[in-house]
Amino acid sequence: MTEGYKSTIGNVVRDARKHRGLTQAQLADKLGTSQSAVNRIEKGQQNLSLEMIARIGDALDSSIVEIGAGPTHLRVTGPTTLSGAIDVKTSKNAGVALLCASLLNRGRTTLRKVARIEEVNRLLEVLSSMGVGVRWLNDEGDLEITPPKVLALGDIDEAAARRTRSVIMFLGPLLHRSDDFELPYAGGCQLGERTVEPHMAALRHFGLEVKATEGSYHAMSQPIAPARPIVLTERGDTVTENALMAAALHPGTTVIRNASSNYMVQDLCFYLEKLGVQVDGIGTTTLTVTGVAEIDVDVDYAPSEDPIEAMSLLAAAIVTDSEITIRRAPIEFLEIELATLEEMGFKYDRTDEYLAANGHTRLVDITTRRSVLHAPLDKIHPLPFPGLNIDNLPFFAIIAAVASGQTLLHDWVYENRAIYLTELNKLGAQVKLLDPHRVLIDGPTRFSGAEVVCPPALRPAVVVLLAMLASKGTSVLRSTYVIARGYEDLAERLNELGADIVPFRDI
Ligand SMILES: CC(=O)N[C@H]1[C@@H](OP(=O)(O)OP(=O)(O)OC[C@H]2O[C@@H](n3ccc(=O)[nH]c3=O)[C@H](O)[C@@H]2O)O[C@H](CO)[C@@H](O)[C@@H]1O
Ligand SMILES: C=C(OP(=O)(O)O)C(=O)O
Repeated sequence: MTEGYKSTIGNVVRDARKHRGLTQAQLADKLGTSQSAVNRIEKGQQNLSLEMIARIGDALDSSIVEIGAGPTHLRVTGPTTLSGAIDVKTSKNAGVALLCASLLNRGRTTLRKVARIEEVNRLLEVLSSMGVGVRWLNDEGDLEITPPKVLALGDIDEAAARRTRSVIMFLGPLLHRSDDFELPYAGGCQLGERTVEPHMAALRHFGLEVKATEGSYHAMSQPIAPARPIVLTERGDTVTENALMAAALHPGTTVIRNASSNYMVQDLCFYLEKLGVQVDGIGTTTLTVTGVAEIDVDVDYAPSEDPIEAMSLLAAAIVTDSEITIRRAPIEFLEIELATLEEMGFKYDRTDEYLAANGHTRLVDITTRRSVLHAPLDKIHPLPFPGLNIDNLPFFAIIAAVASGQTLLHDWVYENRAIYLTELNKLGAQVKLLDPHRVLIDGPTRFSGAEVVCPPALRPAVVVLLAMLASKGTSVLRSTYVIARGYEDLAERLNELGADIVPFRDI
């Protein structure tokens, strides 16, 4: 964003604020930021994401700031070489799980450095509509959540709820707080049919029955003690989280088998421990939870860094053949990815391990080295943790595209995701869809700029954006909400590493 552009927006914001008779502090309150941040914005000294501009537009309810309307696009000029260092932010998936889990607690939950992403914003809208107090404490992303005595379950913001699949994780906590409630159908990325049956099967053990009615889930709850260990039929992340949350308020011991041990589940377990719930087996596939009937504590928790964002940054470095330092990478959840990359010829340095603010997750700083990559000998496929992360698979598409030889990616998980990887062909890649789950990628590729509409799925959309960084000439990526759903200010942060990405809207 150029200086001139920033001060023009700053002036528009100041005039609109004054027109509304608001002080800087009052506007800051509406935006969930600090007065000093508003002051910087008005002086043109603050880098602004388009999402923030949109929020300002909403907060000022002003036709003067119309920049908030319509989808966001990105204009990318390449090829780019990146340099410098970047911090990995905390994860979307722990963030959303913890927001849902805060409903277990009648006391105040403070979450540290929560990623300011659209998925979190949607959940905050839903929580607010239910009467939950939510407040950003500062520019660091510290977030305070205070549930009311009685949740206004009838007032749920349906529009916000329908834009995220994560509301499904309200079922676990809510089954203890209401005997009859409706939840709007869960939405999110278009990755093909994603079953919710495992959630229903797990929660039935606690006395929850859910009927799918017109456009919503009708939940009826008569809490009971699970009679035997709960065996999950899929090692899913959110289903494990739902079972954990249901178990947290059950005053007895629940055993969950075939549980996911993935990063967001571990963050949730550490938070539950702070609530006074005993969880044995964290990091394994058998969790033994001893819950309590009532939780009312003021608690502070700092979720760990996002392994998927770290992988995205690794892919950005590899595809642009750049040396960057990725600080605070949760190595614990990237080991298979890095081992696979090493087999492909990737070179990097890493620091000694240190602990994340949650006191548990192992982090390192990774410095990427320019490397000559070749296709791996075997196909690349994801598995539940400790396998190659399901959300990290798409990044191997662009990595394979710059490697010499043929790489087979097998995305057995999602029905509709592999097909989006063929969008890379618009930029000059050779990605052949063998069937709905397998793509064969020929490299190396000389990417060249093109106009692409974001595929309606988070990771494939980011993959296209990263390929644009390596593409010669100008590219346009249209409708990027899907990226903002899971990444905070990704374009701005890549620009700080030397990328040339300009957000724009069709005003
Ligand atoms: C908010 C959140 O945390 N979202 C993550 C979570 O979603 P979530 O837990 O909602 O994932 P789903 O339950 O939809 O599982 C994803 C897909 O994998 C299939 N499946 C999953 C596990 C398994 O052992 N067998 C199996 O077949 C499911 O049927 C589904 O088609 O987990 C997904 C898979 O890691 C990730 O992509 C999402 O980023
Ligand atoms: C599929 C993903 O997430 P969600 O469960 O939020 O759709 C993802 O993070 O890649």
